[in-house]
Amino acid sequence: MIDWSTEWYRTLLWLAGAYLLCAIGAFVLGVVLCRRTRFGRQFWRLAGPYFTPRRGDRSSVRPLLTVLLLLFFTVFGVRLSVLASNNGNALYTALQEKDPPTFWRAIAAYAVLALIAVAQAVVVYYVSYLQTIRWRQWTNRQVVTDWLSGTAYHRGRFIAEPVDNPEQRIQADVSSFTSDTQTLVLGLIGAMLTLVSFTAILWRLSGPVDVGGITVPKALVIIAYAFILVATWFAIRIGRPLIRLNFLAERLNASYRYSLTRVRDNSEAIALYGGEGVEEGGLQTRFSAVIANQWALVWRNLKFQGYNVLISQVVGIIAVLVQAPRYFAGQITFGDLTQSDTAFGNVAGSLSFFRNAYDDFASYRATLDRLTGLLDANAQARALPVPLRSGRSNGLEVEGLDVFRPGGEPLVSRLDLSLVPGEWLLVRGRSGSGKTTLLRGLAGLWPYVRGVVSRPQGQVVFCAQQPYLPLGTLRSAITYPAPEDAFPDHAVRRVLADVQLGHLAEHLDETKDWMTTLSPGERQRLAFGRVLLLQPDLVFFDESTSALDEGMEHALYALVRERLPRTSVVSVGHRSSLGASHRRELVLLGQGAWTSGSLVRDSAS
Ligand SMILES: Nc1ncnc2c1ncn2[C@@H]1O[C@H](COP(=O)(O)OP(=O)(O)OP(=O)(O)O)[C@@H](O)[C@H]1O
Repeated sequence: MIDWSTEWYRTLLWLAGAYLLCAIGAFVLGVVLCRRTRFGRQFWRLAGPYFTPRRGDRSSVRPLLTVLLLLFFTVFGVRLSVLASNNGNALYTALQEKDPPTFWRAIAAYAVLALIAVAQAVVVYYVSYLQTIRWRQWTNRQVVTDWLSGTAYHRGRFIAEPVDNPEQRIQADVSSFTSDTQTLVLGLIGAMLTLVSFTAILWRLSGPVDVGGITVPKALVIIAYAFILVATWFAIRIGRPLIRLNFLAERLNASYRYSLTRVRDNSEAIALYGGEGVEEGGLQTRFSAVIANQWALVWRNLKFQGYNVLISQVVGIIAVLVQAPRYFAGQITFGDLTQSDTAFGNVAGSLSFFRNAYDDFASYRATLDRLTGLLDANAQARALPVPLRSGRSNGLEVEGLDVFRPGGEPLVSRLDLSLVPGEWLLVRGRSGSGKTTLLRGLAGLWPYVRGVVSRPQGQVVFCAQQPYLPLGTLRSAITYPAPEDAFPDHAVRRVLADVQLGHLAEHLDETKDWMTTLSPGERQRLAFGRVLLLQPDLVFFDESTSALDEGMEHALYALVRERLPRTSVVSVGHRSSLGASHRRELVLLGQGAWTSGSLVRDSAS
């Protein structure tokens, strides 16, 4: 029977000792792993700044304190199960000895321990989710910011080995990184502590057993470890292919999901071509790969789970089998017998943690690889060449600019150009001569460039042929990339009317997929409205009036010239009517050659 008058004190001492040991052990092991192993360094790269307290920022201590709190609950949980196991021993021994007072005391202790265990489970659940959610928020912010900075999200496609599915890495991997780290680390500490505590109990309960004429001392402990180690070895062999299959499942599902998204995003074009047959074929091929892998998973899991069930059946009886002769010989009590069973189960459970952790750890390392791979790709994308910038410029200055195709063939060679504020340039050339690529180079998006480009300090706006409209209200679409409340309501309405979209004024605060709702011509007019609102110092129009008639094109350009007299404009377009709106032209002749000249006579006409 547990003597509760002294047990609480012993428990406190045990908690203090075990907690200190675990905290110091985890710290030392953590430092060694973070320095010496690849996965440790990857972990620290992702999580280090979150867990390192910063001077003068009291809230930065919170993550570390929460980890220490969770560690305490883990240690506390192990102590609770040890106490429950000892109390169970007393309870069954009291039953055997028909000792009601001891039995009822054990029942009372059971009730108190159960209540504490429930409270502990609820608090641990809350604190661990609190930590996981906060950590996920922080990591998500870091990864998204890194992906967006220096236009890595776009230029990433030009690096030697572009990463696949960045959206999955950000959405799914960040989440599993934070939750798996917690499960693995606390699980490992809990399993080790359980192993030590319950091995001590097994040690106390076990005695010598004769096996084929040989006396095995402390037989239960030796049999427990031998059995579980052999069982674990087989389980690893049977379960190993699951790691690769699970990894493949994620990749194949992501690819299938992406192909479905493509159909949705391009629904109109597919419907107009009547391309459903081809699309369905493609979707079925991808889906078949998902199913083939799923069957492979089912067959492998069938073996793995069948084996696990077999092992747990054996674990459920082995301790009783080994201890029964000693119980019948009166060497141990009934309580000792049942406690042997639960202690054996605990030792087996904590050892099986290492077996499961082996699989979990493999997918955890894959998560670390995917996340740090994304950060590396972002860094490589940012390191790709951009045109050099020289000093300040009021208009646009270009010196010795070379623009190439990815294969190295020149599109524009040694381009020198100077536009003063308010000057307009039209870029012409046959299709594929490099007009759009030149604009990309000037914007710093195209990495195959050399030379010097100076742009104004103020805002520069690029208007593409198919203007991008963000998800949200029509107001946010017209003010993009400025926030939707950046301009007074009357200014937004006036601009809408100016670009002949006055009929949309009443829908300004409606949230819709405006990208698919508006016609291409309306989107192009909206883009002109944006320019009028943002009043940039320099605008690039890349075939921005291709969906409009010549009258509308002329009116929009005239509006820009009238409202923004200090804004420099570079337009790309094929239409001869564009010459009337511009004073200078640059003609790309192919293979790097170009000429430039004046269009003043055209504009006078
Ligand atoms: N991401 C890319 N990867 C490889 N080649 C590219 C890429 N983008 C453009 N190119 C190539 O660069 C060349 C120039 O393309 P660009 O779009 O600049 O031509 P353009 O003069 O604007 O043509 P158009 O008048 O038809 O719009 C083309 O041969 C094109 O195939």
